[in-house]
Amino acid sequence: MSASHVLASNGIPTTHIHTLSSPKPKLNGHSPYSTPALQIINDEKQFTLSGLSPGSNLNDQISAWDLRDVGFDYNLVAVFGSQSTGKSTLLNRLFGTNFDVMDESKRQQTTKGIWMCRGNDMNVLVMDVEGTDGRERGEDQDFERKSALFSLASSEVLIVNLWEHQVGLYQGANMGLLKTVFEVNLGLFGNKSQENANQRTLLLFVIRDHIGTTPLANLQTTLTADLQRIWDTLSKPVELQDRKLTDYFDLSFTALPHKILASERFESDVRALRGRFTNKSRDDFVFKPAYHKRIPADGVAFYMEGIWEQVQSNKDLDLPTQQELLAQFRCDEILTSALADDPIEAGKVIDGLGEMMRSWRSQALSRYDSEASRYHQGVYKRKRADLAGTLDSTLSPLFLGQLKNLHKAALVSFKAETVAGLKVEGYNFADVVIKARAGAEGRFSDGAREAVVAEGDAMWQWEEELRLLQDEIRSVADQLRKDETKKMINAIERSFKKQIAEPVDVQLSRPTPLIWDNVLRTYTETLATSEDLYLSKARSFDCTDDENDEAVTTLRQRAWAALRAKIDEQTADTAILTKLRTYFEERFRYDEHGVPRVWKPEDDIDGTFKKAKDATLDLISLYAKIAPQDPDLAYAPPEDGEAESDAPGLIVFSETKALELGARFRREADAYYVEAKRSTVMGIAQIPYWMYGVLVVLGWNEAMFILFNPIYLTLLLIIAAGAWIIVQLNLAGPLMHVGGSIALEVKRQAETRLREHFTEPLRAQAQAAMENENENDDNDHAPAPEPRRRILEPF
Ligand SMILES: Nc1nc2c(ncn2[C@@H]2O[C@H](COP(=O)(O)OP(=O)(O)OP(=O)(O)O)[C@@H](O)[C@H]2O)c(=O)[nH]1
Repeated sequence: MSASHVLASNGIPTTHIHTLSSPKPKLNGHSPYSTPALQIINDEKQFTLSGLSPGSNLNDQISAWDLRDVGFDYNLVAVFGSQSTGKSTLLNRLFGTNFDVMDESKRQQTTKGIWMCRGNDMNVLVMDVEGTDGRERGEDQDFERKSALFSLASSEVLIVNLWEHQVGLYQGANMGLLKTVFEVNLGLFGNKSQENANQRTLLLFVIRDHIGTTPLANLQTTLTADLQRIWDTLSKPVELQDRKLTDYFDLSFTALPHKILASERFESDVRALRGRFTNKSRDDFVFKPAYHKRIPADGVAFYMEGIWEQVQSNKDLDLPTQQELLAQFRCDEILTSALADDPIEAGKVIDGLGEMMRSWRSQALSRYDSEASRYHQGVYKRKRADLAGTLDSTLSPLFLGQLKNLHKAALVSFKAETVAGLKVEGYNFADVVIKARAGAEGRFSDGAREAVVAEGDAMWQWEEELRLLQDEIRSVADQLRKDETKKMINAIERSFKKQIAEPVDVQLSRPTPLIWDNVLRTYTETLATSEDLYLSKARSFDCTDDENDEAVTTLRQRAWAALRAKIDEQTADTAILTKLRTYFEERFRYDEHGVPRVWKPEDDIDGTFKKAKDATLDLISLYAKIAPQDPDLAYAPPEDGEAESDAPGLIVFSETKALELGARFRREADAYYVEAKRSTVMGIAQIPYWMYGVLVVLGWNEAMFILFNPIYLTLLLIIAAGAWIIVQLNLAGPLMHVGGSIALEVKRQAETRLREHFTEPLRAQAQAAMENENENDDNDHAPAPEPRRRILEPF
């Protein structure tokens, strides 16, 4: 194939060399060269729809290709790839087209602009696109971006042609270009209408000169990952943020061996690939209905011209974005590496984060400036603002994270400082809190101010966070104050208990009519001191009046509860019975001088007993209710709030309890009574003197009998003589002593026997009488005279 672009004097290529040799294209021919190629976009970036000679514009050419009336029954395929990668060669083989192929010996760019040809014997419009990184165009990448975008937007299948060794290279594999193209494509044509919702484009990657050492699957993985990464980093329009690569593109991969080194396999593989374009019944047939643009064939020319206009007028493509991409790419890299170890997530405050972020930002921007400022000023500025926005939105989460961590740290340090301050002897709560608060808020503000990247921007505000912190500090301080107040009240309560314990004990065990006056006086005085103590301490706590009122009320309630506990302890059953017994004993068993009484029969046991018992029973009602005699001391227990005389808080024990105590006491008192009575019986139990007279009278006969009986008389005389001798020998003393002892012992034994015999029935009887009396609750305890009679009876 020879060089084919013959330029007219106006610089527009007039026709293809083959059309020169065959002016009227052969419409349905089967020869590979039967359909001439048309340059639809020349290298001056003009679309060849109008203003060209008849037969040389796309509209006419479509008619000439016999496609005008096919409606939707046609397909559009384009190729994309670096220059001289065998694109034209591939297309010619796949579609039987006759695009120019580079002359091997010259090695120069052949395809300029965009050419279109009808596939041989198939309703396929094939576009051969000028290779990217066009050497001939030098640094101007404008055309390659536009042509790539144009092919992507207009064709159903885009063949991405690349050498195997280009796979994995960012620039080499045109990834940067693809990114720009994707981005602009999304911006221009991405918003699909309802009916086009499922429409996609197939990207068919053809990997050329595939040696086979790296399996196609691996190459495919690499390419897919690259594309995915490109897609993820696209700056998408807001409404398309969540669109995925697969919403727009299907990916397909194939590889071809070296054309010259493995020419046979190359040819057969290409033939096989061709089958995917021609054989509709194949599963991998590439022209799926979803890819079709739904433009009738007769409108294709206008449609494509429209697309080209949109592409041409698009400002985003004007900028040589490679530099910008590089800048952004670098920014991303810098950011990613800076954020790699996720410093903010760790919940730690990063020292100097603001400084770091400011330098990342200015580095990224200045890199961009240095590389992109040479270009179109408007675009340069717009893109710069975009970049700044991207940088800010990347840095902003770091800033917010830093704020959160500063907040947390400040709160922790506030708590720690306050708690430590409260452990110092003689602390002043308000001072401790104020100092800790100032420290914490100061540290937060300093840290936050440091982290600000751009002063004055709403994105870098931290005052709101400070307010949140202040609120939290306030509530923590409140809680601490409440805890401290509670502790203080507990301490005061403890000391109150200690202070009242002894005086109240003493007062309660000395029953006088003024007992409650004394107890309440002790109570109110101690309570007043405690309240003063609280209020003087609370001053440093900055408590509100309400809180103080509440605390004092609590204190009063606890104090009253403490007093009641003390009173209850002292008036518990055994305690109160002991008190009653003592009181009774003092009156019954001791006289008014405190000397123990020894009852004599003539003593008024009954009267004394009654008096002492009544006085003691009166005590029960005295103890039953806290009722001072002095009305000034009348106390209203805090729970009730009203000074009601019958307030339950003042009742020590109930009426039923009082009755029960009375009964139990009476039983004890009766036992004392019985004991007293018994002691008089012991006094009576001496033998009266007249008994001796009775003895003489009754024993007279027996005495006479002894005197007049010689034996008894002799015995008597012997005893008398013996006695006389004893007296003479002065042995009377010892003998008398021995005899006295014996007599005494005998007497004692006899007495014991007698007492046992006579007093047992008496005791049983007294017991019975006593029980009987308790049942009747008879206060007039009249002792029966019977025991005395019975004691006398045996005598
Ligand atoms: N190694 C190798 N060379 C090829 C292959 N296909 C074509 N060539 C040669 O590569 C050169 C360029 O072929 P073209 O088909 O003109 O390449 P192109 O990509 O269309 O070139 P431009 O249109 O100028 O961008 C020609 O000499 C072809 O013979 C291939 O698969 N492998």
